[in-house]
Amino acid sequence: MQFIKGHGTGNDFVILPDPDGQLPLTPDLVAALCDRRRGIGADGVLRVVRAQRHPAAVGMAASAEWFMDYWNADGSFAEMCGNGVRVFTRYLITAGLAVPPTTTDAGVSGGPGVSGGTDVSGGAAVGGGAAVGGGVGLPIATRAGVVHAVVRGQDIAVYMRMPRIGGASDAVLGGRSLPGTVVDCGNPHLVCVLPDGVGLPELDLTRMPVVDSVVFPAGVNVEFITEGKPVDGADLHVDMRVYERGSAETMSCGSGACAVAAVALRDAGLAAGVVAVDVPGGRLTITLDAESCWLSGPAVLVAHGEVDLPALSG
Ligand SMILES: N[C@@H](CCC[C@H](N)C(=O)O)C(=O)O
Repeated sequence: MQFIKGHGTGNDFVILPDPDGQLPLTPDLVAALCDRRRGIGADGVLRVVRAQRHPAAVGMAASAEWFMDYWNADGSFAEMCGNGVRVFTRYLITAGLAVPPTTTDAGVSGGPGVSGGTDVSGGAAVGGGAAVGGGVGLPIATRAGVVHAVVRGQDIAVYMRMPRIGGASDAVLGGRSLPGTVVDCGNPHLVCVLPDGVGLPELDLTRMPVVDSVVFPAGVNVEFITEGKPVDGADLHVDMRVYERGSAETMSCGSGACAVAAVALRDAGLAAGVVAVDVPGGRLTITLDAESCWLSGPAVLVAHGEVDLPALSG
């Protein structure tokens, strides 16, 4: 079985090209592939399959040729993976399977967030204000709907679903209760701003924080962040660590960074802005206004090869 390995700010994926949807992918096989000692090692698997050929995506086939069939490292599905979409797009480009527009193409130039600037006037041209993107950019089907990707220099930017801020809920970590905000990005998030005196490096994320299972019946990704501060080149800067549902602590989470940006802007009293989110694996830039959410950052392919399936399961 052919595979490619890639990452976006250290959030790493095994990519499995399967255009016709013929791979017998199972939770056990995904977990074995993602095993960092006995397998290839990754936070998740991205199966590359034509939307037409996958039951979960056939309804989106008129809008998107390709479906990102995302699985967490433990073999569970997730609705959305922002870094996954960016790495998936990098693969499609490299394999010659798609040609997404660059930010210098008509209609995308100066698009919100992609430039990292504050010009959001391209919003209508790029996204049209729809919840999940509106037509310019390479459409990618996900379990949370169709999103759109564009190339910006070395980076890939995705027009994501709008983060929806919900109520309050706590995460308990090492016996300490940390207040957080529920955010829906297609997948569930809980964003906790650390109180004064608690530093990100001291958090023990070797275990899942305890969360309210009534609020999160299907589990949740928990982001811990510093308070947003103004910074050169963006309206706000935050540092973030994340414990992901199905993958444990990862170096980065794109949908999590969008959730974080929404909370940081709200807490700063800003209706819109550019938020630089530093994760252990690098920097993601999120540009958010009332109608659009762009996630931008590097996406890199680092290896390719053949998986020996009998050895993997042996
Ligand atoms: N790292 C991803 C999110 C992957 C899915 C998540 N673990 C979940 O179960 O919702 C990202 O970049 O968004």
